[in-house]
Amino acid sequence: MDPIYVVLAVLAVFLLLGGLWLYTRRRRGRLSQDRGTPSPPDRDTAPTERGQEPSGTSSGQAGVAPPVEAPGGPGGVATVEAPESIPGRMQRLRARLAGSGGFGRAVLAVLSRGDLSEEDWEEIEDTLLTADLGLDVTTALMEELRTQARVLDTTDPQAVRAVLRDQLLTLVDPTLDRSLSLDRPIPAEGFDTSSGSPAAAILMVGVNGTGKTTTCGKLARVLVAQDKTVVMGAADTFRAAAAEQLATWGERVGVEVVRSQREGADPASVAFDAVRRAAEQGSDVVVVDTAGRLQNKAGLMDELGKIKRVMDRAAPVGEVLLVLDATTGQNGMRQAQVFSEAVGITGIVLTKLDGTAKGGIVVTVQKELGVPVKLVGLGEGADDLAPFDPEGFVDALLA
Ligand SMILES: Nc1nc2c(ncn2[C@@H]2O[C@H](COP(=O)(O)OP(=O)(O)OP(=O)(O)O)[C@@H](O)[C@H]2O)c(=O)[nH]1
Repeated sequence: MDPIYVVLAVLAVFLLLGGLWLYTRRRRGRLSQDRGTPSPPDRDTAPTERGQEPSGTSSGQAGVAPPVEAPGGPGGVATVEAPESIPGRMQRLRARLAGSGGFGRAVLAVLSRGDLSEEDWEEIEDTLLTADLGLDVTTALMEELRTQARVLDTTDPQAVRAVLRDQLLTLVDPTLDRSLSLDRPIPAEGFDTSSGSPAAAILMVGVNGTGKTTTCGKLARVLVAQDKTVVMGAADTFRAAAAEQLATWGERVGVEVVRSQREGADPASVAFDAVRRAAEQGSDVVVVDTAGRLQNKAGLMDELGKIKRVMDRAAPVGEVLLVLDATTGQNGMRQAQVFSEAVGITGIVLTKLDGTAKGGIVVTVQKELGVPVKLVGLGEGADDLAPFDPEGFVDALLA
């Protein structure tokens, strides 16, 4: 055979085999895509899509459950929890408050006996005093109840309940403005706004162990659920673990935490860094945690005063929230007075109401300090903080 025909035949066989090989490769690729196996281009685009998810520090959308980049932790991925909605949270808290045994129920039980003896009235008085209503409030309330009992048929449980509910609600005072001041403030003169306008500032104060750090975390979570962007400042530099605790909250909630790496750093400077960071980020709110203990009380008050003054240099601090442990009763009241004189508080956060039947502290603290209870803590859980709702509170006391 002519050698040219041999070469052509060999070439034809090669071409045929090559074509067959290409056909099988393409077919296999299509099949694997149909079965959902990611093809190489899919893998390339995945990180870009993840990068477009809201970052924990800036968007903080309610209901965002998928893992996002851990704020402040380059490369670290934290799972940001989705906070409970405000109505759901309040309903659950109300049920818990009712479950912890309000003093109203005990008073109601005695009042409903009808034809009350002096002993019955004493029992009511004791209950009110034990509930931390204080002597003045208790005396006034007793007088009012005795008057009402004379005109009412106290064996009618509904009528008695209505009278007591009315009295308690008046004491708790539903007319007080309990909203948090979260409007963007007017920058202070001299504050450089070229890199951003200051955020609404919340300063958390109170003695150690009352729940300040926990409340900062829970509050950030509430704000995130309201679509606010938040930065937290760990100005409790007295206790190293406090900054760590706040950083953990930050990761859970998807909020950046500004802290000093140096133990015993100047808390006022950490607070100002947090304020500046929030301005740079264009955040809505900056929440600053402070220490509750120093070598002496005067030192602590000086420090808190300085923190507030330094924060005011960016814009006036909108809220100074005093965190009070509801279980500490009258002792807590004395502490409250000292803080109030040092930093001028704008609202009270009453924590650990779940662990006490002494709800009367709400009335006493408002009366003594002249500022409303704005938030209540009813447990150690992340969603156990809610706006204080006077009607819900009184109903829970009587439930
Ligand atoms: N039962 C209950 N426990 C609470 C509540 N709020 C805070 N706690 C707990 O109280 C303890 C103290 O809370 P922290 O937030 O560390 O208190 P702190 O005021 O920051 O303390 P210092 O940093 O020492 O000043 C923690 O175990 C919290 O879980 C609440 O509403 N109910």
